[in-house]
Amino acid sequence: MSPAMALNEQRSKDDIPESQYQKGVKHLCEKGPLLEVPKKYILPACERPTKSVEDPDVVKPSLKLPIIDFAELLGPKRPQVLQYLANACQQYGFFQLVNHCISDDVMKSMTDVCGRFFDQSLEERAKYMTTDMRAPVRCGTSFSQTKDTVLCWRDFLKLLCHPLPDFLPHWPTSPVDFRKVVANYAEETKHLFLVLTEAILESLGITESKEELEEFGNGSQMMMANFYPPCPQPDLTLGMPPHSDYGFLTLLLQDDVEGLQIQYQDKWVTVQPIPNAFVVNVGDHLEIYSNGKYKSILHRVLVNEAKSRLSVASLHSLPFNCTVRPSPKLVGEENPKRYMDTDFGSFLAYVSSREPNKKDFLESRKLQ
Ligand SMILES: O=C(O)CCC(=O)C(=O)O
Ligand SMILES: [Fe+2]
Repeated sequence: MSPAMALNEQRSKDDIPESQYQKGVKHLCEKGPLLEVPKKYILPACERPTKSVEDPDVVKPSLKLPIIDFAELLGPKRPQVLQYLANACQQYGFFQLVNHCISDDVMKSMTDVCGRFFDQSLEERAKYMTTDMRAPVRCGTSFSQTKDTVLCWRDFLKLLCHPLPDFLPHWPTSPVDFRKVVANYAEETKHLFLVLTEAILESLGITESKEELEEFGNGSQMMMANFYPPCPQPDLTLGMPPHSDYGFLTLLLQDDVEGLQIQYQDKWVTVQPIPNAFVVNVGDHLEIYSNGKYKSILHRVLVNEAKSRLSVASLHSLPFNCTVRPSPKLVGEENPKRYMDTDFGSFLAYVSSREPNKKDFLESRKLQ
């Protein structure tokens, strides 16, 4: 038996102490070659990503998401693009955004600096490890670190971003260019979110007043950098379990390694990365705000044997102290209110009482 196999045999018995798992999956992989996925990451058979071909849920190969051309949205073709945007949010809950105003350089610097953050030693990353969900900076692992019975093959860095000057002093100082690059990226994505939100409201037939749009401007922004190391048995585990995003809109930047899958017509389909495009998805707040017209869709992340993968989700919500409800402009006799009013407090109470897995929170807000 080779030394590596001997090591793995020993490690696969899962004598890995609990405290090691909490340091993250990257750390686990660096401690020695893992030829098998430790038991702690193995999903029950029915939740694993690959299923037999007889299974009706069998994965469709890949899906071409609707592509929204941002430049066209701002030009004379706006009415047609708004129609296309409405279809995308209704039928897929997801679209790819190309020709947006954020330069390739800014996008590249962002994935690059986040990659370098995860490349650092455990000691450096451990400075930000906490299980406090409200911390302005949090390095962690899995999905819901303290609650997951089966862990996910993912490490993350979560940063609160808005209002920026308040949070900046909490952000990592290493790599040295981290704060500068991420602050610039956060500002540019916030601006893009606002222009996109205006278009989304218009596509719903709502022309918001200046004050209402300002509310979105004052809303929260959170950045989630996800790192998925290569995995020796990717069929047994997931990078992220099926979930929908809490919030209004998510702007996702991913590297060129595929992994994101969305649920489409009851099947899991893979989203093909397009260089420098954003994958944009409807969050729970927008589903509620649109009174169910636009859909917050379940998505999950596969890992693979050969390559690590990096993604950065910029999650935009209304201000935390604000009540989210179906827009009164969309509710009437013909279209009764389908969701109860909800606030951030009720969301937090919900996630601390149950596993925030699947679309449960949104289901719990439905009125019928
Ligand atoms: O890594 C991805 O592609 C998706 C990440 C995601 O769903 C999230 O951060 O909420
Ligand atoms: Fe997500």
